[in-house]
Amino acid sequence: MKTLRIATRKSPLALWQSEHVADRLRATHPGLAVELVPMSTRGDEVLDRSLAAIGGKGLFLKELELAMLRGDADCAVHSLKDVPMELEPGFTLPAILARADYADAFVSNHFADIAALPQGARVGTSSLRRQAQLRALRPDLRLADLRGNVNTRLAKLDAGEYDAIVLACAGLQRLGFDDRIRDRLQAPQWLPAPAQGAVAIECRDDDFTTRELCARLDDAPTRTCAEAERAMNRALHGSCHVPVAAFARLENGGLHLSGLVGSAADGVIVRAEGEGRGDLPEALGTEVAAKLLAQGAAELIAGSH
Ligand SMILES: NCc1[nH]cc(CCC(=O)O)c1CC(=O)O
Repeated sequence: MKTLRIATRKSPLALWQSEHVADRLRATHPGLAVELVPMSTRGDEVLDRSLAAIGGKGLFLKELELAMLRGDADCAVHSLKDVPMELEPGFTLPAILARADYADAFVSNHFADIAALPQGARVGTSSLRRQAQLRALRPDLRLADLRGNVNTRLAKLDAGEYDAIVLACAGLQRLGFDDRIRDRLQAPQWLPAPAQGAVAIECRDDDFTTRELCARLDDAPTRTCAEAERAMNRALHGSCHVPVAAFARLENGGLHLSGLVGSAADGVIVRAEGEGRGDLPEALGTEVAAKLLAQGAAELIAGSH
């Protein structure tokens, strides 16, 4: 292979992640040329309607997958939490990179944490998962939609549109905004999106050259945890625009998974946990999903659409 071409979205975070993968590939395979192919996706262009209304988060992948099918790119780099639970047939994830900070961040110019927010404070987030957890802690808050890339969201906070916003720590850290993190919202009390903080490479199933080159960047513990979290999410519904949160960790060879499903409308939350074998992450994900379903998770998810 002369040059490995990485299809990427054009947001600052997507470009950072793709540059990071390119650097890692160059370091791992001396002599390999790697270049980015930045592309617009429908998910980036349509900002006036909700993601769910225009077909869900898979929209961010579609154009990149078409580029790989046309032969204009060899692979694509994604935040794994934005990758649908069922990959498009014909595609695979040859590498899931070591997870960065998994936690959500509380970001505010005036308040130190959620508890410090005044009665009725305005908090920006379009994530149903974040809204449900905020409602559960503070039913008095006024939750407001907040879309756009990380830089846009920070600009809206600074313009005074919100008292606080919630973002992923990983995205803030990658873009050099560590100092904006006022509080890390940590497990097991506050749970992230399944696979939050992990970057994945996608390529065609039948492209063995690319699969082999990328597989060297795979981090087995991160893949195990992400598989448990994603299996839980898959067993619950299949989409990613629902109030579902999950966090897995490996401890002494065992795998631990915490999950929750909530309602953004009224802050009702059900939680479940499980312990399983590190070599059977999907079984653990399915088991924790079954515990959530037994507590009414399906009704909460159905009520969120
Ligand atoms: N939904 C957008 C998105 N996808 C991945 C990240 C952050 C990086 C990561 O979680 O890996 C973000 C921004 C955010 O949620 O604040």
